[in-house]
Amino acid sequence: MSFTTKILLLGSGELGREFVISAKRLGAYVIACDSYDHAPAMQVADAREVFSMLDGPRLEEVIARHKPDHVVPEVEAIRTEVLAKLEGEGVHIVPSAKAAQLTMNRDGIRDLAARELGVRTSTYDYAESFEQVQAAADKTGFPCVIKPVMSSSGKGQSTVQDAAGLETAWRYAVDNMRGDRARVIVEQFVDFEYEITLLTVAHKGGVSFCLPIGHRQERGDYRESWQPAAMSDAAIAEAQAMAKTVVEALGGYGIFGVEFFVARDDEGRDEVIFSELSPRPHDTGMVTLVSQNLSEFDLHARAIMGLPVPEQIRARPAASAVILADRESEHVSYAGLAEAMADGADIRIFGKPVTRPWRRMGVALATGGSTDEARASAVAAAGKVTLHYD
Ligand SMILES: Nc1ncnc2c1ncn2[C@@H]1O[C@H](COP(=O)(O)OP(=O)(O)OP(=O)(O)O)[C@@H](O)[C@H]1O
Ligand SMILES: NCC(=O)N[C@@H]1O[C@H](COP(=O)([O-])[O-])[C@@H](O)[C@H]1O
Ligand SMILES: [Mg+2]
Repeated sequence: MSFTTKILLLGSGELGREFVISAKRLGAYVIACDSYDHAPAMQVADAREVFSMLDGPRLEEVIARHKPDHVVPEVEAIRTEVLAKLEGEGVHIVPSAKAAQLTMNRDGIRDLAARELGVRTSTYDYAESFEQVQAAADKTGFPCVIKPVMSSSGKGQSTVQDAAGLETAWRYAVDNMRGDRARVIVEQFVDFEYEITLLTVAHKGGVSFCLPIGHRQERGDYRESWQPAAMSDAAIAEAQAMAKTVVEALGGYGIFGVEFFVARDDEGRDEVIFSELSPRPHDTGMVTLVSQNLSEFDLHARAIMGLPVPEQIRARPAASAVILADRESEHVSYAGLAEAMADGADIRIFGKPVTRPWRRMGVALATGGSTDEARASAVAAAGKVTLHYD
């Protein structure tokens, strides 16, 4: 066998799949892991392993058996204590075991940013019982947002308008959390003007930034994203400085999706508020598949492999819009691809073997003369793809 490097990917969803394609273009051998078989990244990888990455001994055994040059986390359901131990024994964890550990749970990254690094965030507190939820909401006021500390893509998240809604939100968070720790974050609701993802690449030559990506979320999950997001130079500079501070504190090389809210203060000035970050490609960053000459997946692969990353990463106006399932099924097929592509948009179907209500099954990508044009085009294309369940 001949390859440039060996990568073990922990998580094999749509983001992992594009990463595998980028890494394989650079000659990597990739083993894709996830808790279910035929996951999107497994379909394009050299080898696969199906097991729960929350199972510490299993995770350790798989890493020991494959002896990868790089272990690349892709999801937020990994026993990260194992990664920390293995890093101590010389295994390269991307971007670093500290980053994987602190971002696996919301409390780790939030405390690092707000308490240790002094980065501006919304007011928040944690709770492990309904009584603690009430105490935390006294601190944040209403509306507030309640989320399990271990979850992603909006799972278990709800916005609470008044004290009467707290118990339902607490139960919903506990019932929909990942992992085994009943702990939630209660956050002040930020009445933002817009929100962005700032893709930040830490690499051998320093730190580079992509142009900000705007996005629209529903039920805590992304529906549309576009790049470049209209944002003042001052707000971009502030977001970049905050991103650099947090990313450097986490350490290691790779791409980070740093999420910010931009609100207006009482004097009408932009106020940039750090929300959270992923130490890996970000779902809203799928737009870079068509906006940038190097996508977020290419940049991640380059940074990990110690290859050059440009200082300036340009982008043409582009947008993405998601294609979601609406029910449970093990037999899904797709129609309307030709219609969706007729006006120049592109479609990615992830090939997930099973559907669930709201599960992301594909994405439409489009460019345009402006981001508004690209958004309209991506949304129209996504709407033409239909899922058939039988
Ligand atoms: N405090 C808040 N105030 C206002 N809106 C919020 C707040 N927290 C979250 N949201 C909204 O919910 C979305 C999802 O929240 P968040 O990013 O914390 O969840 P997530 O489950 O980690 O999502 P993902 O994994 O997709 O990034 C945000 O992008 C934002 O639109
Ligand atoms: N916001 C995080 C995110 O978008 N993660 C992406 O979704 C996959 C899980 O999808 P699934 O829940 O449909 O299996 C993950 O594997 C990753 O690619
Ligand atoms: Mg988020």
